[in-house]
Amino acid sequence: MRVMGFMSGTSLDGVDVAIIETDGRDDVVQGATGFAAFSDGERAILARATRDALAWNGYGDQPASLAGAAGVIEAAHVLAGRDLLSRCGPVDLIGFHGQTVLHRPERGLTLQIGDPQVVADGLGVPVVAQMRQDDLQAGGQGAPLVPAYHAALARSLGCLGPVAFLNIGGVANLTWIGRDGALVAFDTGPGNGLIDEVVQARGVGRYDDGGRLARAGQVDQERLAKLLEHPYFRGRGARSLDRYDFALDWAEGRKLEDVVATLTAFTAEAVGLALDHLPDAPDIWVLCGGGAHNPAMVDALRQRLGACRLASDLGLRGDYIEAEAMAYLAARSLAGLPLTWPETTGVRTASTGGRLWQPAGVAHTLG
Ligand SMILES: Nc1ncnc2c1ncn2[C@@H]1O[C@H](COP(=O)(O)OP(=O)(O)OP(=O)(O)O)[C@@H](O)[C@H]1O
Ligand SMILES: CC(=O)N[C@H]1[C@@H]2OC[C@@H](O2)[C@@H](O)[C@@H]1O[C@H](C)C(=O)O
Repeated sequence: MRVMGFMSGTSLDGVDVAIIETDGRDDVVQGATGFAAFSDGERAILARATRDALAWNGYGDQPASLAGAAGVIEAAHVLAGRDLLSRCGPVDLIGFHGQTVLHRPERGLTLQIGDPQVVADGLGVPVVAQMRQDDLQAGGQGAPLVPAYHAALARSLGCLGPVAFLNIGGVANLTWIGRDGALVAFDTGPGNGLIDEVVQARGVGRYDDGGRLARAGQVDQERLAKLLEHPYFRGRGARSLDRYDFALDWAEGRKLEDVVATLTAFTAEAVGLALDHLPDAPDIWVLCGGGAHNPAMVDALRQRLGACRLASDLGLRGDYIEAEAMAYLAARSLAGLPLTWPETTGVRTASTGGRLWQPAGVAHTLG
């Protein structure tokens, strides 16, 4: 079936959308992609909702700002989806992630805002969403979800040795795929989120464009060692992060370039620590997500990990893998196939997931 997948990540840049043809198993053919950037006003509404959600922390009534932010997410998805549908023709199904505003897996809580019914109605297509919930309820972390798709990509690339996909978004997450198809996955630590935060706080842009700040700074080794003492890195097995789990108060008053250089090294070193949790060192690392556009980050990863290839060098669309994954997972959800496994999220047994929302006024039904 032709499936459209949406992802709006924690960096609040906008909505990625991708179409794939898939059976939710080994057949995956990549189709068209699109992107709808959030305006500054929309980003401010989403940032406010994220701050409020963090302060709320799941106790008591949800903050009022979440409703307005959900409206922004729904409208941006319908816009991005309509544009792609008008360019590329109809699809059978949509996989919709929504915007994560809070992730507290240890309390069985993860919150993605955006009403799937509004997206289904706005695009006239059935929508699969809420793909983290069943996993959480069965003792999993509810994240990461993309390993099933990374594994399908590894098969399609014909990878022989162990291969690791590293997605460098706000948070970084890895999927290790062994020779026999075995999976290991978890969030490794920060991705670009802390770098974005400090660059934005100093009013010099939205991110370290081209890694220029990191390249102009010195890594503070003492601070780096302290950062790596965070208890998250002592954990083993499946684990996941909220984008705001690492504090940045130490950066105040320090030279921006040095802070960014140190944070870039922090992301790379945290991935390096992940090596201790893998059955074998990967023959190759495939870098995807926004961090793959940051040459200082890529260099730091190469130095720490060895052979790294950019997803784009392997014919993959590194910026759309998460959106493609949401499409792939929607197809799997509809087919009743597992989305997550004990090795990827810590769920007790392989878990199906996702719910189906039918568009109002559409006669045919799926599922
Ligand atoms: N040219 C560039 N130079 C440096 N960094 C870049 C560049 N392009 C993108 N990035 C980084 O990538 C980030 C966006 O990455 P991405 O879209 O993968 O994150 P996300 O999907 O929002 O996050 P997550 O996967 O954690 O939800 C930007 O905020 C920025 O930090
Ligand atoms: C709760 C949540 O939205 N987590 C994101 C975030 O961004 C990267 C990493 O942290 C990953 O765990 C996850 O996203 C992708 C889509 C995932 O679940 O695989």
